[in-house]
Amino acid sequence: MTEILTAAQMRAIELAAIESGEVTGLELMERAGRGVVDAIFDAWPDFKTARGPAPEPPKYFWQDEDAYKAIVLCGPGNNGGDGFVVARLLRDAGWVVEVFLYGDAGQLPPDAKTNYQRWSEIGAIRAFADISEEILNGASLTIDAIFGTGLTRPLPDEIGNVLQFVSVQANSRSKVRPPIVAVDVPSGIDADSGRPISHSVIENDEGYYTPALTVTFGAAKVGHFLDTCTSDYSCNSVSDRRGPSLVVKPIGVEHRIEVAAGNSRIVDLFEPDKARHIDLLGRSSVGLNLLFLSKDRGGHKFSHGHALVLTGGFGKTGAARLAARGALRVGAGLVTLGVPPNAQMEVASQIAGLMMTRVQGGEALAETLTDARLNAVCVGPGFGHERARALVPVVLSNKRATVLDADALSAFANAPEELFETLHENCILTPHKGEFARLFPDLANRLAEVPTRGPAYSKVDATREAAARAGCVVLFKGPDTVIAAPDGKCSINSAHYERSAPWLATAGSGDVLAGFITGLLARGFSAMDAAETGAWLHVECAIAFGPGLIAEDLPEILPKVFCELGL
Ligand SMILES: NC(=O)C1=CN([C@@H]2O[C@H](COP(=O)(O)OP(=O)(O)OC[C@H]3O[C@@H](n4cnc5c(N)ncnc54)[C@H](O)[C@@H]3O)[C@@H](O)[C@H]2O)[C@@H](O)CC1
Ligand SMILES: [K+]
Repeated sequence: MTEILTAAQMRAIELAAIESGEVTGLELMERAGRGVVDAIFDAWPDFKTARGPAPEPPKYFWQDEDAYKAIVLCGPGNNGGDGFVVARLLRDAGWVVEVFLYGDAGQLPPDAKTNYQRWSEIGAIRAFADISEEILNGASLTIDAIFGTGLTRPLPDEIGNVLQFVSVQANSRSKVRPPIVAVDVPSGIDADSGRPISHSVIENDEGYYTPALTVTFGAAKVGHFLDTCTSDYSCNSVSDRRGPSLVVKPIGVEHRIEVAAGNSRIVDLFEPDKARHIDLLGRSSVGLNLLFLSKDRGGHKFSHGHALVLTGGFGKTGAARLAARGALRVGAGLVTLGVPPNAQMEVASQIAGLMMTRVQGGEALAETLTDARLNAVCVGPGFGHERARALVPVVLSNKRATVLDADALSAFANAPEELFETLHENCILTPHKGEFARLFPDLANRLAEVPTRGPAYSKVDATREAAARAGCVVLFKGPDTVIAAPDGKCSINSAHYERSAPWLATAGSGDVLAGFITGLLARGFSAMDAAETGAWLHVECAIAFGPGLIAEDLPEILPKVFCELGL
């Protein structure tokens, strides 16, 4: 896992580094600008050869130019300061650079002003109003250094119009224009929530603009993995297949983020009284409880747990069967489907490796659960509201580790408190957006409000509040899945950038996720570990399978993922 930061945490780290005397703000800005230029050259190696032949493709390069041209848009704060550094370094590398400044140069903060002056000695600075189609023509890149972590208010129209102009061009499928590189954060997006502040003139029919490349410093920010910031729409991405890229460049303050292994997290440095840190379940599996995924050589099937997956009635058992298959593949020793009599034939004819028991009503379920070896339960996929209202209380009163998904959540839309009262610490709720809104309508409404100030209310905030209210782990699904425990522990399972997995948006994929988590609970994982590991494996399976994925493929590709993890 990687720790990701809020804007306030990043500011505190930079301030601490500057105040300690180990680095100046000006030096940090130089490193940031250098990081952006390095990242550009890594992403587009052809750009390193300043006056070389035109690269093939990209199409946005005009063949008759003999130098690359960058448009650098600078804002009124230190993000703009980074922009002046980028402009100077690109010019040093032989580029033609056109710089535009929003606002009054006299009001720039000191380090940004120094870099403004350095640029003024070698190049012109023009106003945003001067940006035109003509100027964009022939440019290889647009650098967005307007706002970074300091955005607090809605964008002024003047900036919105410019961003719309350059981004619509960059994202247009008909006109292929210079891709945009965002410095730290795409301007207009709040770094904590990933959401645009206020109405945004940059939003067009195809959504907010997506930079081909975002280069951030020290550590990624929470908002990079949430909401609009993760929109996949981009035409001129670094790699068309993978979509937009996010690169984190070190600026020499990283030792303050992870001073040493263990308890030296940023939270302990700056917010010691709160368990507030946020982990990213990213490309690396480090920090996940994967060691325990290996099976004990001396173990037998009962030593790996026994999961009970409850099914709906006739014609509705597919979802639970998918979940059961997931639980079995993830390594539960035994998986039993709890089936009402009218669905027995349907289930019996379609399962292999799974067991089946008859579970009609609450009494039968209570009787089934007298078997203490059944140590994890999955309830909800394809279950039906009526059956859920009758059986969920029985499941919960038996205090087994339990995953509540789909109908087990929606069935309580009219009385969520009734559900919350019976939940316990070994439960996991796995709502998607609609189910979340049914159980936590006030939080969903807050999340739906258009933010007018930064930091905006985020999916992380909503999931944490939901977990505290429910008294158990909540896994709020989406491409930006957020997992939170009642004590505030929180992680984001990112399916973005190099972990982009669009094929995961397929019917039944959530059922398999519920099954993975149930299987891990059966194997003895804690609720938070099971949710994090299950969600992470789910995305890994989608990536391993690739295009054409359907839900049935997810459990079947899991052995390959395990093999690659060295289990
Ligand atoms: N603090 C540091 O030492 C470093 C900061 N760096 C850069 O500095 C950025 C943060 O700098 P700042 O804190 O100056 O923040 P920004 O540069 O993001 O913007 C802050 C400025 O914009 C104004 N502002 C905010 N929202 C506005 C709006 N909607 N309309 C008009 N004006 C608005 C603020 O009043 C302030 O003047 C980072 O994102 C990063 O790019 C890097 O240079 C690394 C070092
Ligand atoms: K920016």
